[in-house]
Amino acid sequence: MGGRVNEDLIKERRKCTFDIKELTHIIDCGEENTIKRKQIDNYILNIKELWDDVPEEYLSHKERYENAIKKAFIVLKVLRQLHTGNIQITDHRTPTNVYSIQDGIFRNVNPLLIHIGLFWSTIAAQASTEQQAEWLQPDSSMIGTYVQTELGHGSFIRGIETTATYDSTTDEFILHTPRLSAYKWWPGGLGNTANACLVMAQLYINGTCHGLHIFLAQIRDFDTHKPLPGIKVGEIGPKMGFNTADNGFLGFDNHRIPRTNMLMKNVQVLRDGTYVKPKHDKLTYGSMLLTRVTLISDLAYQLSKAATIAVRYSAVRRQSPIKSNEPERQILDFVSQQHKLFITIASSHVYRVVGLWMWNSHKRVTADIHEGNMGQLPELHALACCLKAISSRDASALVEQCRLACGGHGYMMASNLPQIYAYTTAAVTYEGEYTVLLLQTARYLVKFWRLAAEHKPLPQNFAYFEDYIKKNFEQWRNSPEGIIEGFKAIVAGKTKAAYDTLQCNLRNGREFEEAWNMASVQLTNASEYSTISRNDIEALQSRYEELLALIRPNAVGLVDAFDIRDEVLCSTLGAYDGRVYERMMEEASKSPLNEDVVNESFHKYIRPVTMKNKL
Ligand SMILES: CCCCCCCC/C=C\CCCCCCCCCCCC(=O)SCCNC(=O)CCNC(=O)[C@H](O)C(C)(C)COP(=O)(O)OP(=O)(O)OC[C@H]1O[C@@H](n2cnc3c(N)ncnc32)[C@H](O)[C@@H]1OP(=O)(O)O
Ligand SMILES: Cc1cc2nc3c(=O)[nH]c(=O)nc-3n(C[C@H](O)[C@H](O)[C@H](O)COP(=O)(O)OP(=O)(O)OC[C@H]3O[C@@H](n4cnc5c(N)ncnc54)[C@H](O)[C@@H]3O)c2cc1C
Repeated sequence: MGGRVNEDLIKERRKCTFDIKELTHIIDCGEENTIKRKQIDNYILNIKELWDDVPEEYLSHKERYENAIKKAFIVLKVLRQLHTGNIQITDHRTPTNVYSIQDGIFRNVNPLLIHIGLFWSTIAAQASTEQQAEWLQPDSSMIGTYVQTELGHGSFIRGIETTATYDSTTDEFILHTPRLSAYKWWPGGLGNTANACLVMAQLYINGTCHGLHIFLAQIRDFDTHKPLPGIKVGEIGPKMGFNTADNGFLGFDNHRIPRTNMLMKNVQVLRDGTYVKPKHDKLTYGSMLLTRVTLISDLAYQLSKAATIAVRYSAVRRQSPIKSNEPERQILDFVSQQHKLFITIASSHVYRVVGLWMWNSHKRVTADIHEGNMGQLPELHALACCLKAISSRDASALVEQCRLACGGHGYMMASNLPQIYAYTTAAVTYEGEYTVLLLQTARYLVKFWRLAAEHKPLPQNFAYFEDYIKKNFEQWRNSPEGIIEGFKAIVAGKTKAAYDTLQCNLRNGREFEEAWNMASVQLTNASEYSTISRNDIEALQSRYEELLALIRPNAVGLVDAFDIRDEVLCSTLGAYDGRVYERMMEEASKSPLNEDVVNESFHKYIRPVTMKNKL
């Protein structure tokens, strides 16, 4: 859409006091990466077949999927060309930026998300060298998914009921779904798209259960795409979001696969049925760990999208004067509005930085694991659980705050804020539900508190537990170091309270698991344990208001620095040119309800009632 940039946005951009490009380069981890990202954006977003004539929302459930799958295979082709170097625009090593622009292409979810994000990466991490050589061919016919959750079990994965029983006479595993609750339920791309899957099942050899293992199973014929004999597969129906992801169900009726289809990098079943144990029994859960780490950065990106939309809109939108004799003000001038939005910008940066740090930590710990050193795995798992839980919860709350900050127009699908919310809130549940993951972190903290309480040696990372016990915490200081000290005091105090409750429940004769359950609210909720005083809080509050005023002139610059293209933002409210009302009118004109001047339902239903006595 052509036309002039909104005057208020022009003024906002003139006011900006920092170099926007410099911040963009910081966000991209260097100017070189910015250049590469833009090259890929340009290449992919210029593929005409990826763009819709009719907005996605007006399509039926079936049409949405078919439209998404058409685009998914165009994008997959490009990814493969990038991978093999046939498109010479970059030496790009991760699909992250291709991944992020897909939000614009699909306005929803790529049905191949799990194929690319989890199927490939799990094979790469958990299959033996020979298996990888066979399965990770660039021209492979397999379209896969990650099949773990069942109708009856999601969080408690040890309760998974699907079995894989070794038959040494034929050198095969028999995959079986013993009852309805054991049906796989949820995997993305399973409903219609996938012809293969990685399935999590209980391994049985000679009547002994060895726990959960991952198996590669073909489920549809590569040529006809019909389900193989012994496979019952389908799609689970409409959801709050993720409606192009064809999440599916799957049941096995004694479906046989070769023994060599168990992922065998860390654990093996030999021809004679000998079971060779892994070095750590949670290595099978590695894909969940990796996805939790990846999600932190993805959620930071979703926050940057919501902030861009809401801040630009707030600079364009004028509503109410502040003094009654003045013209109406940009809503961005209201301090309460700044509070709603600037926190979203800040949170995006926080989770981006933490996400990157976690990504590098994951790389380091994985390299150690390859060398046989598992020492850092528990800490990484505890951190990934906590950060995935809070980043998803914060992101969905803040995206919703941005939507509300756009008033009624934020409720329009054309603002794209409802879709961003539906996407982020799903992350609170999938890949480890919020409370369940926080309890994993609590379990880790309580272990170290017990050492502290028993005056046993603590690792350096937990020295502050001892400081807390010895009351060595300094008075609150209003500085970054002081804030970190404050957080340490909160963690120590909260862990102590939960631990004390746990001990009290145990003294009262409860068994550990029951005592744990009774303490679980304390284990997940933060309490105010700190040396902060009432005066400190007042000082912090006024400093916060000063900071909002300092950020105000740079608000539009800050979101421009996220450098998200209009085609990716997909928002009438957040486009770079700020032509909000023109875009809203243009989008409304696409509604099928505007196709006829008089809708036929008038003649069928309305007129017979309203004109009844007048005909
Ligand atoms: C255009 C381009 C297209 C696409 C490009 C794509 C590129 C990708 C880029 C970005 C992708 C990002 C976005 C991805 C979006 C993903 C979309 C949706 C995906 C959804 C997929 C799923 O949901 S899969 C299913 C996930 N399910 C879960 O997470 C289940 C949660 N439950 C658990 O994990 C576990 O049961 C539990 C952790 C809660 C408990 O396990 P369990 O009961 O077995 O253990 P215990 O509590 O007894 O603990 C025992 C012991 O083990 C430790 N432990 C547990 N888990 C782990 C682990 N993972 N690693 C290490 N250690 C672990 C635990 O702490 C205990 O330790 P102790 O020492 O004994 O205390
Ligand atoms: C959009 C989407 C995509 C998904 N994609 C996939 C996929 O590709 N592959 C796949 O395998 N799965 C997938 N899933 C499934 C997902 O991983 C599970 O939904 C998730 O792990 C939560 O499990 P659940 O649904 O069984 O919830 P439940 O475990 O039944 O949780 C329900 C409630 O019980 C509480 N609860 C459960 N256990 C405890 C406990 N021990 N202590 C305290 N409270 C507890 C929870 O906090 C929650 O409040 C997807 C889900 C969604 C929503």
